[in-house]
Amino acid sequence: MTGTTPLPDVQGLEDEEAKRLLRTHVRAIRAQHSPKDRAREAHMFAQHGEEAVADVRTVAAYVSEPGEPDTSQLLGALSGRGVRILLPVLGPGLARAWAYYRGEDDLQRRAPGRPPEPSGPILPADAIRDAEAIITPGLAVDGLGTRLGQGAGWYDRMLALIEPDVPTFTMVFEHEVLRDYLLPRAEFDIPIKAVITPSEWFLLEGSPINKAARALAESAALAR
Ligand SMILES: Nc1nc2c(c(=O)[nH]1)N(C=O)[C@@H](CNc1ccc(C(=O)N[C@@H](CCC(=O)O)C(=O)O)cc1)CN2
Ligand SMILES: Nc1ncnc2c1ncn2[C@@H]1O[C@H](COP(=O)(O)OP(=O)(O)OP(=O)(O)O)[C@@H](O)[C@H]1O
Repeated sequence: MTGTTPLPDVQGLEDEEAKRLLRTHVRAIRAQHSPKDRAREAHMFAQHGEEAVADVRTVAAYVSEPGEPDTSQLLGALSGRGVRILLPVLGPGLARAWAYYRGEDDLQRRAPGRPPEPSGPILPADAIRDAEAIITPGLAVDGLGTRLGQGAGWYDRMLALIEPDVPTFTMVFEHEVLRDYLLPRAEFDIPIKAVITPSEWFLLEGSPINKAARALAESAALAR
């Protein structure tokens, strides 16, 4: 990432192997994050997340795991404003479903290794079409909107169900916005449109980071 710890060199590796190395790298950095910083940043994520989704009535978001950008404050703030929040529910075999947020106390871990989930009625995968904005978890995102997720392919399948004009966000820490580095992108990887960090939210289209990434993609194509 930018700053102190350079990204691993994934040149010449297969996409899957490159993503695996990158995930290990980001998770190791996240593991060093102090609980105090996390709590402070949860408030900053909430502030920028609220600004980002503006006046939507229904949003899809996620329940953060330790290490991930903390959504607890954002969920509370949005629901306090009356926004309906769809949260992932995993069925058997990682089946993709949703349920509405009913407050923090209602969230429960249904199985080890799976993020906490709401208890309410389970809605099918295509309930995501009710969301006017979608906030995805990510480990990193590049200037073209390519997102590195936890590796389940859960969100790629979900994002394939929505209309192209729905705003999609990824929440990452500052140094996980890759400014001079393009993530491997497979055919099924659907780019996201905007980024939320503790310090800001921004649309990628037309941003300096998007311009830099396009130039990088162009020179990589020419070099081929
Ligand atoms: N906070 C959060 N919620 C999210 C995601 C995410 O990345 N972050 N997802 C993004 O995709 C989906 C859940 N993805 C998952 C993918 C695989 C497993 C899984 O295989 N769990 C194993 C145990 C793994 C372990 O112990 O390390 C299991 O259930 O047996 C769980 C969740 C939806 N919800
Ligand atoms: N639309 C899709 N249809 C079928 N398989 C898919 C689709 N999207 C992803 N996959 C499968 O899921 C696997 C993981 O995908 P990927 O590495 O992009 O996950 P990710 O985006 O990091 O994870 P997540 O979306 O869960 O956060 C891929 O190897 C691929 O086999």
